[in-house]
Amino acid sequence: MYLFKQKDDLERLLSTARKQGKRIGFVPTMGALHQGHLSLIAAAKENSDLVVCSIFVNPTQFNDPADFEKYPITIDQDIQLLTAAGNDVLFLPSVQEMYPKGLAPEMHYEFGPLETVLEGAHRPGHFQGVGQVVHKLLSLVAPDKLFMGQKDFQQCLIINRLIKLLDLKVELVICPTLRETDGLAMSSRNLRLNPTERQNALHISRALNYIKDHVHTAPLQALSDQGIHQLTDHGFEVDYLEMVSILPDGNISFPDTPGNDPLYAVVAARENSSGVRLIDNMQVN
Ligand SMILES: Nc1ncnc2c1ncn2[C@@H]1O[C@H](COP(=O)(O)OP(=O)(O)OP(=O)(O)O)[C@@H](O)[C@H]1O
Ligand SMILES: CC(C)(CO)[C@@H](O)C(=O)[O-]
Ligand code: BAL
Repeated sequence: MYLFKQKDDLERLLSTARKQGKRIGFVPTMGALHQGHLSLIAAAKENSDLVVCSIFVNPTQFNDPADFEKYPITIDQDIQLLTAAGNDVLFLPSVQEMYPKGLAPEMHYEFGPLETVLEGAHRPGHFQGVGQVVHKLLSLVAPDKLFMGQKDFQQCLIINRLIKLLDLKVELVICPTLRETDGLAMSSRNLRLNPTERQNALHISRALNYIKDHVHTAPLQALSDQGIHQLTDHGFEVDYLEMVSILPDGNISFPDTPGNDPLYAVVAARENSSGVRLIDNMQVN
């Protein structure tokens, strides 16, 4: 596996690969890799000739400084996992390499109402930060396909919109959420949970499964209220637990009743004893 820390070195290799007609697949991450990330690498390998993974804990998307400071970093293990998974190129830039002009926004992205609901409402500025870094990464890698996880439900919609705003040719491939055997969505932040907190975190996917089991027999509002109660009863602070659909224009709607469109329960909750904020979502109809 090639490991590049400088944009120039990465660009040189990619330019040669493109001249050879290779299709480039790209998997951006923040590291502390788990099987969920590796499933994206596997999907990229199946659908591309050259797979690039980036690991960069992007400071501009963290609204909570403590979350940034405590973000897990396991770079040696990440390199081993990527090598074993047959990843071709790892891009591991510094903050200076990604933001040579400093962290102040260079531009504002017009994401519209998508930016002000759910994650956007609870993490102000988060999606502008995601937009900044993904814009830079896509300009650099210029992949044919971009692989991202459904676990970050709203992020997928934001990136879809970013691709349209910038009129990029890249195809966004959304991959399913990988879960631990007991149902907990794999997440780098799970590493910050001790065994008791890790066990408690299971209540997130339980609440989503409860909603899925009752979606045709109870009003949606009652189900989200029940899900919120289940979580607060187990020591969570719930930022949101909502039932949503995706509108044809890529925005999010909040239906009162299940219709024909896919309906998703989306949740963000802080496990209070650890202070770790986790997100998850599940199609419930
Ligand atoms: N359980 C999972 N299954 C599939 N893809 C995932 C999973 N978790 C994360 N991803 C995807 O991996 C990519 C990189 O995400 P990231 O590095 O932030 O990992 P993460 O586990 O989501 O970390 P955290 O949620 O703690 O920030 C994103 O596209 C994300 O949606
Ligand atoms: C897309 C991303 C790599 C941008 O920093 C990050 O938000 C993530 O890991 O989901
Ligand atoms: N996986 C989304 C990145 C973040 O939480 O900042």
